[in-house]
Amino acid sequence: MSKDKEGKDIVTVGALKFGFDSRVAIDTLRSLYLRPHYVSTVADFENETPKEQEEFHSLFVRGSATDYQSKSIFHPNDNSISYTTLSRFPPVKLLPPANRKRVLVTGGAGFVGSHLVDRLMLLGHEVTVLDNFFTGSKTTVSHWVGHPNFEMIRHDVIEPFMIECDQIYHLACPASPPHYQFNAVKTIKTSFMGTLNMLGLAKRTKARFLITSTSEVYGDPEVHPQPEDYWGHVNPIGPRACYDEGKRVAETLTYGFHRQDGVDVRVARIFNTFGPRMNPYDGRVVSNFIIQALKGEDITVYGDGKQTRSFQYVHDLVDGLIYLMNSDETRPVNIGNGDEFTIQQFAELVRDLVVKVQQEDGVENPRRSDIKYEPMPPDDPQMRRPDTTRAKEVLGWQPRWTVKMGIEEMVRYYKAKMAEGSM
Ligand SMILES: O=c1ccn([C@@H]2O[C@H](COP(=O)(O)OP(=O)(O)O[C@H]3OC[C@@H](O)[C@H](O)[C@H]3O)[C@@H](O)[C@H]2O)c(=O)[nH]1
Repeated sequence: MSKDKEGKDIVTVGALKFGFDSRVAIDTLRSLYLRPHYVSTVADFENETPKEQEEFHSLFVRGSATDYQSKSIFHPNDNSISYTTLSRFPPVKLLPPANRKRVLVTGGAGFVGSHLVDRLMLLGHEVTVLDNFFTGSKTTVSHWVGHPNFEMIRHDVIEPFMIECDQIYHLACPASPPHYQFNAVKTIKTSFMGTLNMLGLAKRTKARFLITSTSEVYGDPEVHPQPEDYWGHVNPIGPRACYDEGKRVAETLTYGFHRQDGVDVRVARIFNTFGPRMNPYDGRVVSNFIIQALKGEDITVYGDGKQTRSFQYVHDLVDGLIYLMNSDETRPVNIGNGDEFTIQQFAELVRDLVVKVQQEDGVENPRRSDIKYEPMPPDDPQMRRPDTTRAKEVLGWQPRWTVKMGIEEMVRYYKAKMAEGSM
């Protein structure tokens, strides 16, 4: 059982706010991301009769913990997987048509997008995911494929897209510094043209439009913590500019459509976020450190480790995005957790928590990683912490998850991925 920052048990996430009920049991969500994607079996499985195979499969689809588990089977002898569809979908809320929204989630197969999709699906809405799968992956939402309320479309938002919908969550854009710098021109095209296309869609359909902007619009900040009315300190020609300036121009476009065309807009500025389904090769600090510690490799701290970041768990972020979408607030709103660490402290914390989880899971003498120092990437912000006064006042939102609780859950997620051989 997880405890929130006040020591109360976390049983559900979400809330009934602004006429929109976003409450979901945390155990239901966990069953979607902590389940293995496939199940390994004995090497001579092929020699069993179809009936024996069916009985074996059925072991994995009964019982509360594995209710919605895939029946796909891993064949270690020839390193292949036989995929099947889910035998049952998790129950979704039955909403009256007037309350059921048609929601478009761009980037819905990404790390944050997939958690938002889980929530909206369980809440009973009709969800369409648009993703080009550059950093997202079909496996993050594959448990919904075939559900009548769900649609997944491979599409790049830099091309126009037409659909009828009531709400658009526009998340599509690589978010990890190594990924967004991999093809800087494509990143800025995604931010500019992708947002232009989705705003055009919102204008035509009169859908409410929420863009996920970023704390990176504040650049290397000279104000600490960062409130929404701080204009930022961004190097417009540096290696991070494709993302920072891309998101800044995306915000400018959003308010342009709002003022000129009356598009109903919401702007979330997301601070560093972590959680299960973060791609293990994402390259951001939380996934890097956990995987290095789990493998017993050295933990790579860039620079002297004195730079700071503040980390929020993904369920808090999804709460914030849903509250913002359904509120009346059209100004930008910071969504982040104020728990600030130096990267050196964070490396030590992750190392300790990985050792703790390993010991709890019966691993004797797990290796304690060393810390090694690597060069600081150019323009890396020296400090970052959100001022979340506005989110508290206008959304009644505050982070509930402690960093420690979130890291432990993420360690268990990566451990499960490693055990099933998919990482
Ligand atoms: O292995 C690593 C990775 C990262 N780091 C450091 O850890 C800090 C955090 O780095 P990350 O790559 O996780 O993320 P950053 O804070 O630089 O950027 C993030 O900001 C907010 C979001 O919008 C984006 O997800 C991302 O751009 C940086 O100071 C980085 O230099 C390490 O010390 N070691």
